[in-house]
Amino acid sequence: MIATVENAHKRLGRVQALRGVSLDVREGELLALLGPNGAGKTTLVSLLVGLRAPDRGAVRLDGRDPRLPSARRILGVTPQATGFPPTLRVREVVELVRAHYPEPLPADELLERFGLGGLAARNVQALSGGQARRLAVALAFAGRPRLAVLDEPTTGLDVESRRALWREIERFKQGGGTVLLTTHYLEEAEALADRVVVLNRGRVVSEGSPEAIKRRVGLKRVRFRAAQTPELEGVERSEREGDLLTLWTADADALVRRLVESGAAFHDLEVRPVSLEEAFLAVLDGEAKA
Ligand SMILES: Nc1ncnc2c1ncn2[C@@H]1O[C@H](COP(=O)(O)OP(=O)(O)OP(=O)(O)O)[C@@H](O)[C@H]1O
Repeated sequence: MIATVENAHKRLGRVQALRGVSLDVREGELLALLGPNGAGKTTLVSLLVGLRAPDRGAVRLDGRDPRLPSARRILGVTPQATGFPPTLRVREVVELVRAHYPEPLPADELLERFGLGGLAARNVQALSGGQARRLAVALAFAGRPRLAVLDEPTTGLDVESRRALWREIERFKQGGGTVLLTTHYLEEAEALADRVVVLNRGRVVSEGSPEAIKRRVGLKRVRFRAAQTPELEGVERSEREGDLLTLWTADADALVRRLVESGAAFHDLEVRPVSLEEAFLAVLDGEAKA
């Protein structure tokens, strides 16, 4: 286990941000931390990277207290809010971070990998939002860390930059690296994660591989076109967009039989498992009703 959190509680001002969270990060995996705004993801990350200590519970990084600078040496971190020293150029920021590590990646290689090759001499204040984000993510990899902690790495990136970053993350993993990432893009977690932990209101509410979470939610998506919405039993949730009707159900076979028996006119029928995003919404929906 490269990092562990055991029954962590953390209060921030008047907010109980974490209420007994336990989590393991296994060597070599990509673990995605998901949850709605305010769920406690950033707070949990701040415990793991030693920025804060839990009020109760234990946090270990490579078996040690992450508040020790020597324990943090295995880490590469992308901050969520990007604040670079304003007078520096891109290459200087990279050099500044590289200087903290015994065997950093060559600066040019790092810049190339993260699509910053042409921007090395640019003042950091003159970067676009997406370029600054790419630089922040690149810095997490500068020291060849064992564990890269990426808090919302692709927020604000265009599709191409996001895919390029996914490739770099995969490459890091293939080289034996471990990744903990938070994201609001469920599609990103589905593409990259070996394991997902869903937080809600300071607690872990679901945990497993994306496949396992989808299976556990146990819903299928049935979609077809119809002018009228037929009354059908066994529908958990439905949505209509023009004549396109989407139904979520635990038993798609039974639902389709009922649809045919109802005599309703429909076409373009499609049945498929839910996406991770749909499963995530179903988990949170279940929580809200509990
Ligand atoms: N410095 C602080 N003082 C008081 N409350 C805070 C502080 N930082 C965070 N909180 C509160 O703690 C809770 C958890 O916040 P946190 O930033 O961990 O959530 P998150 O899951 O990362 O959210 P987001 O997806 O919006 O980034 C929220 O209710 C937030 O308002």
